[in-house]
Parts: sequence; structure tokens; C-alpha cells
Amino acid sequence: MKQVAKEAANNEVLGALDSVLQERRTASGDSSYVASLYEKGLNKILEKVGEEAAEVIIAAKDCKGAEGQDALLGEVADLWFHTMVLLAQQNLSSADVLVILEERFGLSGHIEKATRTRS
Ligand SMILES: N=c1c2ncn([C@@H]3O[C@H](COP(=O)(O)OP(=O)(O)OP(=O)(O)O)[C@@H](O)[C@H]3O)c2ncn1[C@@H]1O[C@H](COP(=O)(O)O)[C@@H](O)[C@H]1O
Repeated sequence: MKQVAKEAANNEVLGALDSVLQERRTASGDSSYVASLYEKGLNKILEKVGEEAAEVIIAAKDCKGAEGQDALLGEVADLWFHTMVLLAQQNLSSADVLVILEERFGLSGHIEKATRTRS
């Protein structure tokens, strides 16, 4: 895996990207890829999320060595990015998802499922 700026890549990037995605609501699709997705609407954004998810699967299946890992990371970044565009389009953000992950943190999926099926 590339070591480039790994230390700098943290949650702050998600927050900064959330802000940019909000700002792009008033931008033109000619100058902004994100604004062009907003203009095309929900179906186009969903299409991109599905496409990127499929690319993650293919990259994971083909993942061999450092090159394969870099390719997989690139595809996961594309998927995260497009899901963030989806959230922004729905007036949500990565911060909202992080709240849920934080609430779940430390709770085993098995235990959570058992609690859910009992109620
Ligand atoms: N993180 C990203 C990012 N990741 C991926 N992409 C774009 O997502 C697209 C991925 O689509 P594909 O790989 O399927 O390529 P494509 O064939 O061009 O796509 P389609 O024609 O099928 O839509 C590419 O155009 C990438 O450049 C991103 N575009 C933007 N960002 C961030 O969003 C910010 C705002 O971007 P703009 O709105 O373009 O200024 C940027 O500063 C970045 O921080």
C-alpha cells in the first residue's frame, strides 16, 4: 500500500469533503463533476454507486500484491466518494454515518442481531 500522506488521511478528509459536496449544490455541472451528478439526479447517482460497488468486487477478486491493493483502494475510494455524493443529495453527510458507527462501536454484530430478532 502507498505510504503517501497516510498519516494525514483521517476523518478530517471526510468532513472537508462533506463541506465541498454541500458547496457544489450551487455550482454548475460544466465546472464540477459533483454538480453534474446532482443535475442528473438520484438515478444517475445510484447508477454510479452500483457501478463503483461492482468495481470494488472485481478489484478484490483480482487483488494480488501491492499493485492489486492500490487498485482495490482506488475503487473503494470511488465507492466511498459516490456514496457521500448520494448522502449529500439526500441532505445527509458522512458525519451522520459516523454517528451510527460510533453508536455501534464495540457491539458485536451477533449480539446486535440477537437483540433485534427478540424485539
Ligand atoms: N473524490 C473525488 C472523486 N473521486 C472520484 N471522482 C470522479 O468520479 C468519476 C468516476 O467515474 P468513472 O471512473 O466511472 O469515470 P467516468 O467514465 O468519467 O464516469 P461517467 O462518465 O460514467 O459518469 C471520475 O470522473 C472521477 O474523477 C471524484 N471527483 C471528485 N472528488 C472530490 O470532490 C471534489 C469536488 O469535485 P468537483 O465537483 O468535480 O469539483 C474534488 O475536489 C474531490 O475532492
